[in-house]
Amino acid sequence: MKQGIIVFLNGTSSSGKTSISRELLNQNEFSFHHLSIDDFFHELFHDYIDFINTKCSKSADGEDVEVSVQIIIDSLVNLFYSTVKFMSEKGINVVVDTVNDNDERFNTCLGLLIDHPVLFVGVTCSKEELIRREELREDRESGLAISQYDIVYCLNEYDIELNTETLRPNECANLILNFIRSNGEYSAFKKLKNRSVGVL
Ligand SMILES: Nc1ncnc2c1ncn2[C@@H]1O[C@H](COP(=O)(O)OP(=O)(O)OP(=O)(O)O)[C@@H](O)[C@H]1O
Repeated sequence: MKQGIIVFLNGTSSSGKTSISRELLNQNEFSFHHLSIDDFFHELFHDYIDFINTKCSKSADGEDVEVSVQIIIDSLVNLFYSTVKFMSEKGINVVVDTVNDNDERFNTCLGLLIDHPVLFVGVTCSKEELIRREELREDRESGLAISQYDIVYCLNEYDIELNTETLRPNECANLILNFIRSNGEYSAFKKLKNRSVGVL
């Protein structure tokens, strides 16, 4: 079976990933399934942001709670990317909407998806615009995007880079669709696999 295309949107919070995903889902030429890490965690934990942000504390029996939480998150992130892989293997095209802010977890993702057609898309935006968007939104903690910025954008090898400050979501989606139609090579992910990284 032909593997489904994985459109992997890499950008901080508020960079415009969900808006682009929506446009990709709303066109009729290619069908896509949207896999968002936010939705994935939301279905498991009602207050998952609090859960993810659990700071170091001790449980009643003296266990380090933060360490336990990180172990669970690592496993869930692994499950998330395994789901992406499974769908691609079933021939389903997937839009992946997640924030890569941890090198070890991204390496897990690379390991799982390296033999799949991953179109790696940089969804970029200036810090000033991210701060402006965050102020307008009421559903994101102020400073979140900036706290992720340097880590997320150290992955600077893309098949396509889209600046959402100058391009509207539908224009970004059209550029992605043009790339898919052109049958160009998806090479960024393979190059990232060969980079030398330190664990963040
Ligand atoms: N290309 C764009 N031009 C102008 N505004 C945009 C653009 N893309 C997104 N926005 C605005 O930025 C805000 C965040 O967009 P969006 O939810 O798509 O970001 P996100 O990267 O998915 O964020 P998160 O990871 O926090 O869910 C929204 O208010 C949206 O309207």
